[in-house]
Amino acid sequence: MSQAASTAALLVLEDGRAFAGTSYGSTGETFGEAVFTTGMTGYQETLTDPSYHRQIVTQTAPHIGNTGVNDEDDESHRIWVAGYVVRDPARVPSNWRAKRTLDDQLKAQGIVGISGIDTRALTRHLRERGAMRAGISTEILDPAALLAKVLEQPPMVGADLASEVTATEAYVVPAEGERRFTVVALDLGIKSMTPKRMAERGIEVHVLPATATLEEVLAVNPDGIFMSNGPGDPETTEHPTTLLKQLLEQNKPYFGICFGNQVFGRALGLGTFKLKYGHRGINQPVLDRATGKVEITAQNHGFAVDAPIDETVETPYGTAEVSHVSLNDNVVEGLKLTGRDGRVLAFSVQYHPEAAAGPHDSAYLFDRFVELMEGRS
Ligand SMILES: NC(=O)CC[C@H](N)C(=O)O
Repeated sequence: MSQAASTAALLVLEDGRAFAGTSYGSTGETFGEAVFTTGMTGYQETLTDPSYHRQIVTQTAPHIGNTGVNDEDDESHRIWVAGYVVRDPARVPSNWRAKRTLDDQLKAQGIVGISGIDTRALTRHLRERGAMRAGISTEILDPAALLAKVLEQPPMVGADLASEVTATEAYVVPAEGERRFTVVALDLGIKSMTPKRMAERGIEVHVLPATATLEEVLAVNPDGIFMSNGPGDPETTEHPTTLLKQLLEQNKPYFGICFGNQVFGRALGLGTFKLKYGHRGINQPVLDRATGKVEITAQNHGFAVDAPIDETVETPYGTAEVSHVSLNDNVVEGLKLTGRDGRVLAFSVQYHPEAAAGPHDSAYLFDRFVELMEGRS
């Protein structure tokens, strides 16, 4: 593999902090919210997770690209990150499944990145100052000039992005083996592992665009409703929230992941807020408050539900409570709704039971969804 001549690149944060490095992936310029993820593995899944749309992602793991890119692990049909920051890209990838290098994949999809910068210093800066707007350029190498452009970019707060990543046409992921249940999954930025984990349990998954109407959802005659992960500020999710309220009113069992947890919170009348620098990685500890068990989870969120941890909340659909909390910072990591008939009707988690790469401690939640539908069919 020939070593291309290195091109200079510059990363500038909205508070003026600048890092000079080397171009990685495409040349050009890009803007987004600078965030960091601590996953030591799974970069291919990270890059193709639609929840990272409009974010410049820094990998804290220093060596990225070691296993190249394969044809199996993408979480969607393209790379979504707005930009990519890596300390030391692999020069020679090695894996039996690898089809191409990560550098080539980034180039093929026009993703602008930067390498050779001190990602520890960048991460510590983001932890202290919070996630913020940023830009990467191989064209503007003057920090003040690039900063001026960064300051013109829209912030993540108030960003309504689900419509930019959702499927435009409905599609069906068939159940593996015998079909036991039919679920409507509202695609707010769904990752391909999610319908797969449901299909493995005998669920036929009808993935519908984020704009699907109540009539379109009910036309599928679903046993349960699912809402996915996705990018942007949960306060902008007017349509999914209204839709979920209508479905809860009809006693439809519900399971939500990440953005789907935030939409659920909003449907229950709770607020959401932006975390300082979010949770992104694959070793985040979460307490299941019902069992006292600790799960190691994969996470990727910048916002959280604002709910009283030790109190229940009365809602028009029943009684809601916080089911899971983060052991790092007490952030709400799960919600549960007991319906008016005294049985669980709906639940959601802020983290990723479908995680790949990542720990599988919380895969039981898909079984819990099956049990919920069994109990109500
Ligand atoms: N992965 C997700 O669904 C993220 C949800 C939301 N965009 C957040 O950052 O909190």
